[in-house]
Amino acid sequence: MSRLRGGESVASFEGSLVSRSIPIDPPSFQAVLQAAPAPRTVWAAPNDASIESTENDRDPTIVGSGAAAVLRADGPARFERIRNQADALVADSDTDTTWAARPRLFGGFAFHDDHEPAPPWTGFSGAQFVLPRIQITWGDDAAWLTTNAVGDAPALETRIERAHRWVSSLSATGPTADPPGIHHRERLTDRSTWRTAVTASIDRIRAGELRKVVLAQALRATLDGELSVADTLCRLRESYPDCFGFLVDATDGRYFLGATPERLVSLQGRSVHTGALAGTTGRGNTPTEDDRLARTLRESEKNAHEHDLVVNAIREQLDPFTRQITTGDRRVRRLATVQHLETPLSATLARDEHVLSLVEALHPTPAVGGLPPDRALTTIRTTEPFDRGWYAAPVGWFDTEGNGSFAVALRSTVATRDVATLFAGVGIVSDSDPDDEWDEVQLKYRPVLDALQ
Ligand SMILES: C=C(O[C@H]1C=CC=C(C(=O)O)[C@@H]1O)C(=O)O
Repeated sequence: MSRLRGGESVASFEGSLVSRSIPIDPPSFQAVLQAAPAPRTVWAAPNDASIESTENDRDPTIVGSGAAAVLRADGPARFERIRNQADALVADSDTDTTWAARPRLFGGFAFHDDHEPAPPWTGFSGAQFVLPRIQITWGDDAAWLTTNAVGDAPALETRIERAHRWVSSLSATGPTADPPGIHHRERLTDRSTWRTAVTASIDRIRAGELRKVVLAQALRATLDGELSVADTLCRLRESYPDCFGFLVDATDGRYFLGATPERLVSLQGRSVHTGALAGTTGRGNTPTEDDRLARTLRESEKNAHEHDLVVNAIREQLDPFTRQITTGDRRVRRLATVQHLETPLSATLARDEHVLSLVEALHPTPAVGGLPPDRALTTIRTTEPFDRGWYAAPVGWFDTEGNGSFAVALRSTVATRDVATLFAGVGIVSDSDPDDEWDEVQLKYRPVLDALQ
């Protein structure tokens, strides 16, 4: 239940955040997710040693259940408004938690400043963050149970005992239903409209009006059976263990979930990790073919250009905040269905900042928007025949001190129990080919489609 009163930018809470935590035997992720009362939130950290992190900032996997507070905001100032509400909530907070189990707010933002919560995005504000009543956190080899409340410390002691009994009673593995199956697919962008749109963007890039734009498609899948959010996320996590799994519950039977390979930014103290992910090829049927495709990707001038624009833009966007930025080596990131060019970047902040300031500065990177940003965003708005909603926008968490971790919500779907709408996009540069880009979009639908059928 939200304790938020008044307008969205005038946050006022009946008390401050209180939080208690205890170590627990690690329960089954799937069993917790299956049984947790709504609204549920999930942040499943990549299980990938190649993702840079320091000892302390290894991102944990967390399932949240219920809402001790909900923050919402709309419009271009939504980042700042969430920040103001969160500051009011955490002022004078009382927590006894360890670092890993600390209370976090989970949520994200709409892609466009002027987002309207119309179908399929009904219930999704311009920004929404939830402080869960119960948080289960899985670290490398330990787990914690955290209970959060606003201003009600005594009740927490009883609640944590009750929650502990509940978690301990869950069976080791949750039930796994078959995927729901898909009985009808409807493209919201047809092939000839796509060709026309991509060709028009290429013409504008060649005329010097744009440098890059990322255009997306949407696909509406009507499901055969009922969607199980828990099973779908578990399947995604199994196939994409080195991606960020996420779930946002709009609380009216609509969910936004996915497994994205793209980190937007993580901040711990003054240490920043981010990265550029742009430039794509498929997977081969054999290791030799895989390597050949990876080599062609690495050597492609078109992909190098598409990628470099992202690296340079991230460096520029971070520059005002940082003392020093390090650009790592470009590499090929191999996922189950595609291979991407990836460059890790790390930085040290010049002064203390809230992660939301970095999120606001970086969103949208040219991996999902384009350059120059304003023209690219207008092109996206006027070209795409659907609302991106939260697709390609920041999702993640922040804590009471302004640390946090955010990903770019790709390879995702907004779903009800019987319809899933999928989104996928591609970077268009001067020598893009509309048909190749069409094929690349289809590859990027695969993670969610495979988890649904
Ligand atoms: C916009 C998407 O991917 C971005 C991230 C990686 C590679 C991309 C590309 O090669 O076009 C895109 O920039 C998407 O998956 O919907």
